Order: sequence, then structure tokens, then C-alpha cells
Amino acid sequence: MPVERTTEFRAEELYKYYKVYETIGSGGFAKVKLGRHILTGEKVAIKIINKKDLGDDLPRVKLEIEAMKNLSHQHICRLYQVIETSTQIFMVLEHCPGGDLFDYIIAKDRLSEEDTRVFFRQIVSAMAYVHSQGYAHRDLKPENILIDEDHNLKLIDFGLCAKPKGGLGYELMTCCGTPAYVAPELIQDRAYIGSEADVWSMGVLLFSLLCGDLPFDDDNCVVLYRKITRGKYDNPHWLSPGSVLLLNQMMQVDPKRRVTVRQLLDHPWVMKDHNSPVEWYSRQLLGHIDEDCITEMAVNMKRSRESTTALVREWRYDHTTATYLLLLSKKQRGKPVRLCPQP
Ligand SMILES: COc1cc(O)cc(Nc2ccc(C(=O)Nc3ccccc3)c(OCCC[NH3+])c2)c1
Repeated sequence: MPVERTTEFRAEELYKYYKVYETIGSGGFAKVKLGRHILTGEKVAIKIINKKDLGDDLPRVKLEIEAMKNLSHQHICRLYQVIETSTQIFMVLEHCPGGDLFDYIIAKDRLSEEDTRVFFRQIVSAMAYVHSQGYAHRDLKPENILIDEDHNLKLIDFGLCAKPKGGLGYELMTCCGTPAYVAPELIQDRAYIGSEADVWSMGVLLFSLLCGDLPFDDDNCVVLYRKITRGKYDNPHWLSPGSVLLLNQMMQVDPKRRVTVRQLLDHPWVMKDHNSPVEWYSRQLLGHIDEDCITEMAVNMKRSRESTTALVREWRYDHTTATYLLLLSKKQRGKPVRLCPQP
């Protein structure tokens, strides 16, 4: 397969550190393959982007990579390493074997209010953190939420994210990207606050979890946009009064009347049966240095602990960053903090 050989030749950096297996997802200008980090033995996902397919979307990929370097949270898929060649970009990402929330909802038809609440609290946690870091996701939908091996949610694909100063080009593209989840103010192409638009999308997401359907849908984009800007939708009979109220508070056409993510943290519906507000602080602080991981790396790299620490602290998102983060992930999951010595 000449293509594979060509790919292999130009990505020796990738194959030096990872075993690469089958494709597990593809769409747009990227595909995702299963991989394994050789030194730690940990599974990863490898997003492969062919620059020639990007066209003028290259800035979007660079923006996502920069955002991912600043986002470290228990409900956000982690970026471990970036490898760039003349023709491709490889993003080595956290392995989330539970697939995406879209497939999960389809398989379950719809979720109970209790099951929805567990997942929705994790989405609120991730979004409160993303907003606290000054970002808006802007493309929230079940396809962009994965399930990890512990049945926890992980937010992915920050390709449309941006600091709230916006960037009009993306809004127009977002409108064409995933209409059913787009807030009315984006459709009317007005200046908007990213965090407010995210809350609308979270409302659509909550509706799809509870109902297994979309609140606004139509094959015709123009009709769909009219429905969204009207903001009227039917509440299925099985929804509790509390669910109906929360959905209404999130899918307010006027963004200034919409509930905020901060208010969601201790909203009565969110607190029900949990009796505690959503914990949104990151449990994986950026820049945190774990001594056990440093020790194991220093031994393996035949370097002093000080120089190993200095190297990790550069956060280059090269193989050193990946090795450190994957070792830390092993430790957090109760696995031995060990590297497999290479022949
Ligand atoms: C920040 O995290 C990102 C950013 C981004 O742009 C894309 C992705 N995409 C990912 C990441 C991980 C997986 C994955 O681990 N999938 C998987 C693994 C084992 C079994 C089944 C699925 C991923 O999967 C894509 C297909 C899921 N429908 C995409 C993360």
C-alpha cells in the first residue's frame, strides 16, 4: 500500500514511540487510530490530520492544539503529544474506549432522569472549567463527548473553541457545522458571548439525553433556523416538572435571560439526590510535578531527577510530556509507576 508506506516514512517520529493500530473514527479532515505508547504500555488515540485536506482550516487546528495545552481536567480528553511533519499533524490523545455519547443515547433510546443527572453534572463540571480558563467550546454535541473506561465523560474536539472575543468567521462556520445545537444569537449572526451560547447547546444536549430526540429539527436548514430562533419545542410527557423547568431556563432565546453555568453548579435539578454542588475544579492541575513519575523517568533516561524535572517542566508536548502524563495516568488508576525498559 504505497500510501501507508509514504505515511510511515514521513512519520518515523510517531512509530518510534507508538504502536499504531486500526482506525476507530474518521470525519472531516482527520481520522483517529488506536495506538499504544511503547514505554508505558498505555493505550492512546492518535488523531491524524493531513495538512493538504485542511485548506484554510489550519489555524483552527493550531487553535485547538493551543487550547488543549491549557486545558487539563478530569472531564476533558487529554492531549499528550503533538508531532508535526511537512504533510501531517499527529495529536496523541487520551484513550476513551466507551465510544461517544451519540451512539450511547441511540443504544439506550433515552436515559432516565437519574442517569442523565450523573452525566449532566460531568458536562457542567467540564464546561465550568473550560469557561474559567477563558474558553468557550462552541461545538457542544453528543458526538463531541466520549465515555472513558470508568464510564466517565470526556469532552473532545475544541476545533471551534475560542476566547470569547469571538472571531466572526468561526460563528458562520459553526452555524453550518451543527445547526441543531446552535444558539439563536449565532444564527442571527449577532455578536455573542461564547459561554452563553455554550449553555444553549448544553440545553439541547440535556434534552437529547432525557428525550432521545432533538428539541429543534428539520431537514431544511432555513426551517430549522426559524424553529431555533422561535425557541418553541415540545416537552415529552415523561419529563418531570423539574426537567421541564431546567430545559426552559437553558433554552431561553434571549441569552441574557438564560441560566449561567455558574448557576447550574448548584441548581436544584442538578443537586437532586446528590446534595452537593458540582465539583468543577481540575483534579489534574497543569504544571503539577509528581515525584514518583520523575524518579521513574530519571532512571529510565539515565538523567538526574533535577534535569528530568526541568525537562518535564518545559511542557513541550513531545515524547517527554507524553511519557510523564501517561505515567501519571497509570499512577492515578492504581497501576505501577513503571516504564518498560527498551532493548
Ligand atoms: C481533546 O481531545 C480530542 C480532541 C479532538 O480534536 C479529537 C478527539 N478525538 C478522539 C479521542 C479519543 C477517541 C477514542 O479513544 N476512541 C475510542 C477508543 C477505543 C475504542 C473506541 C473509541 C476518539 O474516538 C473517535 C471515535 C469515537 N466515536 C476520538 C479528542
